Amino acid sequence: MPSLITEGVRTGSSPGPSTGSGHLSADRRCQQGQPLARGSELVEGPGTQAKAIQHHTGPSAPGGADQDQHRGPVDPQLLRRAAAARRLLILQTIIGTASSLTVVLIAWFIAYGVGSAFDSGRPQPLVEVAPWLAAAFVARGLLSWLSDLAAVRASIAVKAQLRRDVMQAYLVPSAGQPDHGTVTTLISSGLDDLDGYFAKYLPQLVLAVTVPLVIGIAIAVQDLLSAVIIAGTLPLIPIFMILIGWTTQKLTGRRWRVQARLAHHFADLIAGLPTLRAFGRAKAQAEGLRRSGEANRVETLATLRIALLSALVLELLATLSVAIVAVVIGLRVISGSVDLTTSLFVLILAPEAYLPLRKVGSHYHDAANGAAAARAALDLIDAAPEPSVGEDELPAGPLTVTVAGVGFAYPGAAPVLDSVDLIAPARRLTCLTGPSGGGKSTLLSMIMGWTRPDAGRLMINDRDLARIRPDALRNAIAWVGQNPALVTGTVADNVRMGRPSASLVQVKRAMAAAGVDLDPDRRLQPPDGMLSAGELRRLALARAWLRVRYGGARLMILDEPTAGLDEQTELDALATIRRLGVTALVVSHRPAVLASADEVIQLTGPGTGSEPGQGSTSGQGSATGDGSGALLASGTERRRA
Ligand SMILES: Nc1ncnc2c1ncn2[C@@H]1O[C@H](COP(=O)(O)OP(=O)(O)OP(=O)(O)O)[C@@H](O)[C@H]1O
Repeated sequence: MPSLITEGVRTGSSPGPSTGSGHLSADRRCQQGQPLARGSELVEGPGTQAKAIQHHTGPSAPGGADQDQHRGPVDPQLLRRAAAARRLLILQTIIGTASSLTVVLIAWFIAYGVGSAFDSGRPQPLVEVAPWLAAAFVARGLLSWLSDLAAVRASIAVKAQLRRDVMQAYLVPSAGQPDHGTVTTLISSGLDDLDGYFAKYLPQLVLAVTVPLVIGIAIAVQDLLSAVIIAGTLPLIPIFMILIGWTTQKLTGRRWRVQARLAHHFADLIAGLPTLRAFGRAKAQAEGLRRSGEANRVETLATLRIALLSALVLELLATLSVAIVAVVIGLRVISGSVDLTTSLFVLILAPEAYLPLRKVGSHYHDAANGAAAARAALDLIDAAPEPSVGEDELPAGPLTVTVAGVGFAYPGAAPVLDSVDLIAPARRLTCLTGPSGGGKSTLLSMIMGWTRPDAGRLMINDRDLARIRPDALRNAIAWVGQNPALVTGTVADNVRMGRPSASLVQVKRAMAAAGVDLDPDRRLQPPDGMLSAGELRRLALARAWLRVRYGGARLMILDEPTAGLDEQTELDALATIRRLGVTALVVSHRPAVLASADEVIQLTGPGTGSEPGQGSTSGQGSATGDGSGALLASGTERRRA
């Protein structure tokens, strides 16, 4: 018998069997910080990122599956955070109830029309009910369309809100931030998985509650015995779904691990191919790869077998239940204890009572992927610290940066900075040097307000950095990072990132000042636009120059800005920075930078204290008080150039 209740909604997303991130590429998995396999070993990514991503791995991922399972069919935190999700649930309940009523009406009109036609031997009753039947079908269609519309709108609204919240959380400076790749994947394709959750699973979940209830009552009113049979057999479907779910979960978890191992094995192999070839070991890897592939095939087939069998079992169960109702009512029609109209009514409605529950099962994976994506987003949002409450303006005029007794450790790691004191005097070029991993970039990130110190404080002139408005601080800083990033666009577009409103003339001046010898109209593609490392750095310097010269930035922060430049270009770059006449804090190991800096501060790292070096005027815990403002104490060593 054709089903009167359709899925309630249809979406563009593929209805195919989805098993969470088991299908993610190795690359995407690596980007997301998911467990990485080195050879046959699985290693977890660090901190929040690993936690967030484990959820995003979907039901088949170990760990994530358990946690999603404990959350039940609807994540309460998602409902709390997203008003659109709450509204959708209420709306779907109303639509679901109305839908069920239309199904009851349709069944009644058919049963009444056919039953009466048989009883009277005339087609007249059929003609009488036809317009009502048509109206019920139209109403059913309209409700289905409304359900689609509400689900799609809710999905769009929730995705937009989560994306906004994730971005806001990501922009709050914190130590354990996930990498760009994770956030990019999550807010782009990751959250799109919510379409399946809102457009398929949630409406069906509501229907699974409302339809059996309404239909059960309708049948009970007409024929109590059939209602009792349905009420007795209906719970078998969720019970079997849960039993099958447990088996499937174990299997898919195992398959996910095997698949992850294969993906990472393959990715590692590709990455290490040049080395393997150099040592003549490339061919020897084929056997390992074949074994991983074979294990993956066996596990995939085992999972598929269970998936197909489970669908078969559920279908069989529903069919047998309907058959019991049909046989019982058939016998009672023959014995004359039930009339034709009632029996038809029950027979039309009975399959409809089982259908939504079976469909919830088939949409489970859509829900699991969406719920996992939402969970990853919510974890990321929750992990972010409270945004800075700084409301002070930045002091006017030249800026002096003071770092006083700053200590910092990344979560779960040894301290990177310990009681660091330093001053970068106004309008001077201060060079911060020291061993790799000594915490120089971390310190720069603190001065830019991206990372908060665990101890001590940072000052800009006489103002505590934590109290300065984040956007005021950002506007005052021109930053050249260690690995300048490009955006898709022309060279001019990329330079203009320093000051989006800059004119072409200003952009060209910046390029000339920074020695960027490129056509401003040349198109560049990330990640490197086929530019050399030196060209990239000069382009980043041009951005910073534009920001200082025309954008009003007063503090230049540069992380290895001259690495990869030849001697003359390096001297030119330094001269360019100096000519701008603003406070500049440069991290560098390059002799030319050390030589041309007004102040050189050696960051010696925690626990090592400061070692007197050539030209050093300070030691641990000492302050020079030389009038220039440059100073250092423990963890730093300084010389005046
Ligand atoms: N996000 C992070 N999470 C955990 N540890 C980190 C993070 N960023 C840096 N570290 C660790 O902190 C230490 C200091 O790193 P940082 O980049 O500040 O050093 P650096 O002096 O700038 O090094 P280099 O001169 O090589 O650039 C390193 O041991 C690094 O591994």
